[in-house]
Amino acid sequence: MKILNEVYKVLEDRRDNPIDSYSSRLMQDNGKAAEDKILEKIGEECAELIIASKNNENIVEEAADLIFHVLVLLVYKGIKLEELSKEFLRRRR
Ligand SMILES: N=c1c2ncn([C@@H]3O[C@H](COP(=O)(O)OP(=O)(O)OP(=O)(O)O)[C@@H](O)[C@H]3O)c2ncn1[C@@H]1O[C@H](COP(=O)(O)O)[C@@H](O)[C@H]1O
Repeated sequence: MKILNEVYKVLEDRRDNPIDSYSSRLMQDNGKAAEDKILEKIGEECAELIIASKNNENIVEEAADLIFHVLVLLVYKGIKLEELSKEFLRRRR
């Protein structure tokens, strides 16, 4: 999806040229280690998606929140989106 690439690029910029924004703050160590904050959010968003599915509401929104935070983790870890694409291609049957 083109939009995922676009958001990924914005996130790389937020990591490398921090501004006062949600994703920049998440990727910066401040009080709490950045990685811990990101992983905590992924845990929360997983739980929110599970609840959304069980209640059959807001599934798209919660899935987007989870995928967004996974993207933040990949950017933080310096893993390129192409690596994810390659992995999916490798698995394709
Ligand atoms: N796609 C998203 C996106 N999806 C979700 N979110 C944020 O992820 C957070 C989700 O957390 P929650 O649902 O728990 O809501 P919350 O209670 O507000 O969050 P917390 O108080 O727990 O941190 C919200 O603050 C959302 O705004 C996003 N924030 C940004 N983006 C994209 O990322 C780019 C960079 O964003 P910023 O640098 O943060 O502006 C933007 O251009 C957007 O395209």
